[in-house]
Parts: sequence; C-alpha cells; structure tokens
Amino acid sequence: LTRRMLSSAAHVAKNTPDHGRVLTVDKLSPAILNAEYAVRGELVIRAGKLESEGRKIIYCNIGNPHQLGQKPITFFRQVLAATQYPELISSSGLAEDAKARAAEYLANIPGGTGAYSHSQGIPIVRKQVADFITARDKVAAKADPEEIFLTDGASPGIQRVLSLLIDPTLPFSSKAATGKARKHGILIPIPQYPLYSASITLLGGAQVGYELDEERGWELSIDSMKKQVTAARAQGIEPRAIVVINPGNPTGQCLSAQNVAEVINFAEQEGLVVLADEVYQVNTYRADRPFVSFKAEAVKNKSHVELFSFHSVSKGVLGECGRRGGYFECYNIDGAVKEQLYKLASVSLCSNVDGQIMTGLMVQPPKKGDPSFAQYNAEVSELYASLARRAKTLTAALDGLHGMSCNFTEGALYAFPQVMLPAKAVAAAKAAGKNPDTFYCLQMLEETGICVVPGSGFGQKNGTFHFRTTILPQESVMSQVVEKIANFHNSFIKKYE
Ligand SMILES: Cc1ncc(COP(=O)(O)O)c(CN[C@@H]2CONC2=O)c1O
Repeated sequence: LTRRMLSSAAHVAKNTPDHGRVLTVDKLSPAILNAEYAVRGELVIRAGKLESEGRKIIYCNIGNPHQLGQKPITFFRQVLAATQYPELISSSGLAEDAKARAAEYLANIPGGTGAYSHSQGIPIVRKQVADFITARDKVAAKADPEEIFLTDGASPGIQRVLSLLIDPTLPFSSKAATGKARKHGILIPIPQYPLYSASITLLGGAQVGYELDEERGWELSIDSMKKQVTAARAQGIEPRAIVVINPGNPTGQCLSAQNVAEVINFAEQEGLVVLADEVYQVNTYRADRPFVSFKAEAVKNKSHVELFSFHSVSKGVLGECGRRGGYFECYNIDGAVKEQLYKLASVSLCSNVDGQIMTGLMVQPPKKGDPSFAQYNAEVSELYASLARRAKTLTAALDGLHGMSCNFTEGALYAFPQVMLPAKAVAAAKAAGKNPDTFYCLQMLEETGICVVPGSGFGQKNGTFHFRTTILPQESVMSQVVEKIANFHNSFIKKYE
C-alpha cells in the first residue's frame, strides 16, 4: 500500500504546478467566470463584512421573509414536524387535522421522508398541485399530475428547462457546418431576476433582452420583443424561448389578461417556448390587477403554445425559502421532451421530500370547517394584509423623494425605484471604478446599514439608475427603514449636486 501511495504521490507531484494547485481559476470555463448573481453579490459581501465588525445590517437585498421576522404558518409546521417524527401523530397535542395530513403523506411515501421519492415527485403531491391548478384556473382542461415536476424550489426547475433549450455546442458545431457561429437565445425581460441571465450564461446561451416600459408601469411591449427577435436572428442567434416573470421581479408589475394573451400569441407566431415564472402569484396588491396564469389564457384561447409554468413555496405568504419546494407544470410539451425532463430529474434522484410536502401544503391548505382553518386563515390574512400595507407605504415614500421615482408595487415583494443621480455622482462612481448605482448602494449600506441591490444587477435602460429593496422589513421597523433611506438619499443628492 505504501509503495502504491508513494507512486501515486510521485505521479501527482509530476503533474501538479509548482504552487501545488491543480484547480486554479484560470482553468474555469468563461461561462462560470462570466455568470453573475447580484442578489447575493458585492453589496451582500460588504454587508457581511460590516456585520462581522459588529454593524447592525438590515438585509433588504433578498426576498427572504423569515430572515426579517416573518413567522411560519403554524399548520404547515405541525404537519411537517409530524412527518419527520411520526410518534407525534399518536402522542402529541398537534391539531387533529395536522396529524391526519401527516399520516396521509406518510402512507403515500414508501419508507417515509428519509427515502428517495419518485423522481418527478411524490404522486399524491403532484395530484394536489394538479387539483390546485384546475381550481385556480377554472378552465375546461383538468390539470394532469403527469405534467407536474416537483423541484427544490423554482430555481432548479427553471435551470433544467433552460438546459433543454440551449445547446452549448451550437456555436462550434454550427460554425463548422456553416462558417457562421450561432447561439441559442432566450428572451428575458430587462430588468430581470438574475437567475435567468446567470443560468443562460452558464449554459452557453445568448440573453436577448426585451425592455419593460417604466413610464407605463413596467408594462411589457410586444413591439420591443419583436424588435429583439429580429435583431437576434440577424446576428445568428436563434431565439428559442421567452421568459415572463408575472408578477414581476424586481419591477412588481402584474400583467393583464390581455398582456398575457398577447405574449402567448407572439410566442406561438415566433415559434418560442414560454417560461412563465409565477412564483409571486399570491403576492398581488391591486384589486383591479389580479393574477392571471399563462396556463389559463393558453387553454382559454385554445393556444398551441408550448408552456412551462413555475411556482415555489419561497414566496406568497409562506416565505419558506429554505424549505426548497416548488414545481413546474408542462403545457403542450412533446412527450419525448418530457421523457428527457424525467431523465434529467432522475439524474438528481428526486427533490427533497420536505420541500415536496411543503408544496402540497401550499396548494392544499386547511379548508373551511377543518379544525385548523380558523388559525390558518387568521395567520394568512394578516400576513397578506401586512405585505399589501408595506408595499404601499414603501413605494409611496420612495416615490415622494426629490430625485427618486418609484412605480407602485402591484405584486411580488420588491420596490425598484429610479434614482436621478447627479452628474458629479456618476463621475465620482466612475473614478471609484463602480457602476453609479452600485456606488450609491454601497454608500447607503455604509451610512445606514441597509443592504439593497443595485439596478445594474437586474439590467436597466441605458442612462437610468435604480436599486431594488424588498418590502419585507416588519411594519414595526418599516418607518425607520424609510427614514434612513430618505435621509441618506437627500444627503447624497446634496453632496453631489
Ligand atoms: C422571479 C423568481 N423566480 C424564481 C425564484 C427562485 O425561487 P426559489 O428557487 O426559492 O423557489 C425567485 C427567488 N427570488 C430571489 C430570492 O430572493 N430575492 C430574489 O429576488 C424569483 O424572484
């Protein structure tokens, strides 16, 4: 054994550079090095450093409700606890319907929550999701559990579908064949949630941005999409899909049924698959702008569009981000393609079972008449009302500041104000080697301890500057947060006027 170890050590020594490292950053692929995810980027790293030095930081950079004090939904936690420790079903003071629900899940998960589940997800949970979709959309088509994939949050589902759409070898193979490098492109909104830009980069695809219209409440424009598709094709990019985030992150707009139908029609005409990111479907705060699902519009209009819709337990009024639960639904997706999706799911064996159970609880909560319904309904109603109040308070306050404008947050969990930065501030940022909005956000962090994300991390119209904050600070501290941002902003503008 010693001889073998010595010879392998000698072998490694022969093949290892002087400083003893095999894996160095210069050996990483450009796709890895170029991918960026601003939600946990430079600002959060700086915030962590300040926190380690004893500064109190208010993290408004990420839609992570429990981190800012939001309480979990009691019923959901009772069911989860009982599925983890089944003895609680017979011997605890848990609510009777919570015990019954836990027992039902355990009876349908061979081996319990410690075992791998079906790679597409626990059948009973997929049925619960399908029944939820059928009831939500009130359209003729009954959702089919076989069209549902349970995932570790929406992120991996989104990345899995993107990996189907982008052939990373295309630039090379097509160049060999046609002499002209081509790439698969994905249409994404500008501003967008950077999971998309980062994932497309990682997969070797091209981002094809379509601008949302800030002056018209972040409305999306079919004309802008058309222009971008034409320009992309002229550059040898083959657009294959369009991402729509509804309600929008970071922009907070809720699409009308007409908008949704227009996008579906456009996608069908242009031969684009639709990725409908609907993780904020519960977070809508304008009565006249309710959530309209892409699936419902597609069925209603008897569209042949090919559609993936995504949902998650991380948002809504659950905020169970760390649970890593969610799903995507396939609509009009070719059977052979779904088999490939199943194969990809099986490579990772299954999504985590707690997240699957939480997804089932999210879509099938206690109903009127259930023992836990009163408590559940009280908790959810207050959480929802508080989010709506905070959305209004924060956007109104930011919109009222001199040198700042902010569209009302119709949905989701963020405010995305535009900051009119004086030229001197832009010059100072340049001198500091920073994007102007990053420069502004870093100073806000240093002065107030409030961590937000620069608009450049989401994309923005050239010459405009934004930042994204969440609406999540509890109402007891929201007025302090608003006052701190306002004081900082006014002094910053004065300093660089
Ligand atoms: C639009 C959108 N899609 C998908 C996700 C992924 O969610 P899960 O993987 O947790 O299901 C997020 C998370 N929102 C990030 C995380 O917090 N703040 C954000 O902007 C999101 O905002």
